[in-house]
Amino acid sequence: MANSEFGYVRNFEQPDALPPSNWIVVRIDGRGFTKLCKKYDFEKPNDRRALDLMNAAAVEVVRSFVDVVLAYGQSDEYSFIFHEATAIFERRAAKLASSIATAFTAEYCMQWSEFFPDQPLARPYPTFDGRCVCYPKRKILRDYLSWRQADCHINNIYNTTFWNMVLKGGMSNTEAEHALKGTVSADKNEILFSKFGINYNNEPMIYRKGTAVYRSYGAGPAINGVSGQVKTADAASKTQLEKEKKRKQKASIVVEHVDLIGDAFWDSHPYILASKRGEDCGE
Ligand SMILES: Nc1nc2c(ncn2[C@@H]2O[C@H](COP(=O)(O)OP(=O)(O)OP(=O)(O)O)[C@@H](O)[C@H]2O)c(=O)[nH]1
Ligand SMILES: [Mg+2]
Ligand SMILES: [Mg+2]
Repeated sequence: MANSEFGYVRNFEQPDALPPSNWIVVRIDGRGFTKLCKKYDFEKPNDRRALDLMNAAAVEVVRSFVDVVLAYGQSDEYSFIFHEATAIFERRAAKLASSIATAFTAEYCMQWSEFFPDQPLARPYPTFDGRCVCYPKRKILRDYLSWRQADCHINNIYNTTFWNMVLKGGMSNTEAEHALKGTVSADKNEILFSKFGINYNNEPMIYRKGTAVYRSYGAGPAINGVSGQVKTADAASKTQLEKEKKRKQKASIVVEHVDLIGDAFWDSHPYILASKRGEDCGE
């Protein structure tokens, strides 16, 4: 086929391999979910069923892509973090983004009826776009996750206050929007507490912090690694990589609503961002 007179058209394809030694984040986001949330009457400001469905879909994506070290989700988005040394799909950006977005979309649609038994899915079906971003340092990757989690907090405190003002306070959408203009988090905390008796810090963690999904290895050694062929001087042997892949497939997958901005989570899970076998795990 490659030798036919038509083979030259291949030269029009652009290479899109992402640079080595970078953490790769694939972020997927629901398309037109503002409309979709209205269509299926999602609860405001947070619909627990919708978030649980997002998390269930993310668990299956993490399960099938063993080089994902952590996934973080909130609202209609999820970020899947691939280990900096991953060799999956030769690190091709389009293949990575489209594979994750379609795997997520398939899971979301196939599991829909478990979470919304009374509302059959109808066209246009939910879909998710995907993009890849590379982060060359752990610190920047951590800042990326902090950025998404801070976004979750800012949107959630706004939405919680807004919908309390509208649904319990009897304000119109425009009135609530106007009243919240220029307010900071402390003001919204105060409004929630004084007008609606809500202590924001007691709101469920899933709404305030979003969701992290990662592998847990129980009491065994917590080491990270990658499943593909890694072309570095100290690359593990093929058998070791196969073993590593099997170990990851056996690991349990944790779904947690936890702070990712401070150091506590990372200090207690050093293997998640460990750079190679054995690092940070006392081996
Ligand atoms: N009511 C309700 N709305 C939600 C919930 N989760 C997400 N949303 C809405 O989903 C939308 C997500 O925002 P975006 O991703 O920026 O917007 P979008 O409409 O999906 O548009 P594109 O992503 O650009 O296609 C927002 O309008 C949120 O209010 C929920 O639990 N309940
Ligand atoms: Mg969206
Ligand atoms: Mg979004």
